[in-house]
Amino acid sequence: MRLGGRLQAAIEVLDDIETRKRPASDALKDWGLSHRFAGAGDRAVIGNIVYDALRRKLSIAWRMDSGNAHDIAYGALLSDAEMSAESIAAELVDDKFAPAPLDETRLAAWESRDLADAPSYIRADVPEWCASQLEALFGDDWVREGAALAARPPVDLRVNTLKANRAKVLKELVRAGAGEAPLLAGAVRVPPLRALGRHPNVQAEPAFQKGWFEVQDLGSQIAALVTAAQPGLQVLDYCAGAGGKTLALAAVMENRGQIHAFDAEKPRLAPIFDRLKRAGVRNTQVHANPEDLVQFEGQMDIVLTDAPCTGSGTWRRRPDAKWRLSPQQLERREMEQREVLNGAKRYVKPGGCLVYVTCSLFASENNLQVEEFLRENPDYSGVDAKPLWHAAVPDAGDVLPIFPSHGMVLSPERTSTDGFYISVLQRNA
Ligand SMILES: C[S@@+](CC[C@H](N)C(=O)[O-])C[C@H]1O[C@@H](n2cnc3c(N)ncnc32)[C@H](O)[C@@H]1O
Repeated sequence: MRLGGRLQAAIEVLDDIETRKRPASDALKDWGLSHRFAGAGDRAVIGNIVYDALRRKLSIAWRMDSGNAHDIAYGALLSDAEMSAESIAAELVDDKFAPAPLDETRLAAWESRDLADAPSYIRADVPEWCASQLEALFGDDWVREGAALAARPPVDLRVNTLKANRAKVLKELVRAGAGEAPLLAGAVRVPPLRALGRHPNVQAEPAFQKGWFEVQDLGSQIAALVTAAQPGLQVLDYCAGAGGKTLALAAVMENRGQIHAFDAEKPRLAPIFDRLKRAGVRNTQVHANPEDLVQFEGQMDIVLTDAPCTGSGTWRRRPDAKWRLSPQQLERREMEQREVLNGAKRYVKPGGCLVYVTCSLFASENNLQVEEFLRENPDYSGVDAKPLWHAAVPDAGDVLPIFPSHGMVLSPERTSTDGFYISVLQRNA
């Protein structure tokens, strides 16, 4: 397919997402199924245009003075795809599958409008109702933080130290564009795509099949380190899901001590068994039944609660979720977070720690949630987050997360990670 056909496909997918309010991945998959002639390269470019357009939906629409799928898809080519109006026009000449060209008035708007004049939520590319949440966490920096959430993300890999080291993984993945990640001495990063490029499918690599690495954002890797899990400890991963953090904990614990991985939704645990096997993890028991946990009450050195959340910290990777999120969903997530914290606290031993993590950048899911927990649970105290950061990320140099009233906030802008909140609460001895 030439660029015209790919652009037309992206417009159709964007239309489908908008009209049926469905996830981008579903709409792209359906398009692929009904256009089987399209190759992997075509799908990658179509996906890039769709995701770029969704990440910057408001700012592109504002500059174009139009928010329809056709115009924001063109806007995506003009921004993240680094094309000029002339180069797009030249590529579309004689392409019978190309969409209608961009209207002159749209192009004139694009060229004359300055985003600096737009309202702040548009510059931040976030739903207007979310502005106050980001402002509560980031203060005056919130627009920059929002805008950074609208940029293309890298692909981060956690080297599985149970089986490999960074040099070994890099040797295998150098052709895929992998290099050393910032912040963590052991981590690997494939930088964000440029223009109409395509990310390698690192999970198809033999090194992945051998369990040498996992795809895991640097922020998530740091969250596992901030728990201060050590070989020999007893750890409960209370919201283990597919096991991303469980695997990271097992590696820092060098397969010694014991991890109990639990999730209230049994089907979510399904992928964990193969992942544990591939990674060579031997110190983890998986529990799908809450009654299994009774024996651990008051026994755990560390209880990790990687709580359900809006995922606002991962909007770079799932920009469609940004526009589907509603205040009602946020309220539901906050309720679930309270349930998780109150369910998990009973397993912490005196002197042990409850670690609360979200991949959200909303104050009400993060430090405000912790403030409420500490008010209601005087047997817990918040642990100062700064020393925890320095201990977990000793090579961070000047890079610092935000330290709100409790815990720490990682973000694309501050720490070049996804957005994460991590807070350690100690049960009084
Ligand atoms: C953010 S996800 C976990 C991701 C996982 N830790 C990882 O690193 O791959 C949150 C998980 O919390 C689980 N969950 C929600 N409510 C829960 C509860 N009350 N008790 C335990 N788990 C719960 C969800 O089923 C979901 O799998």
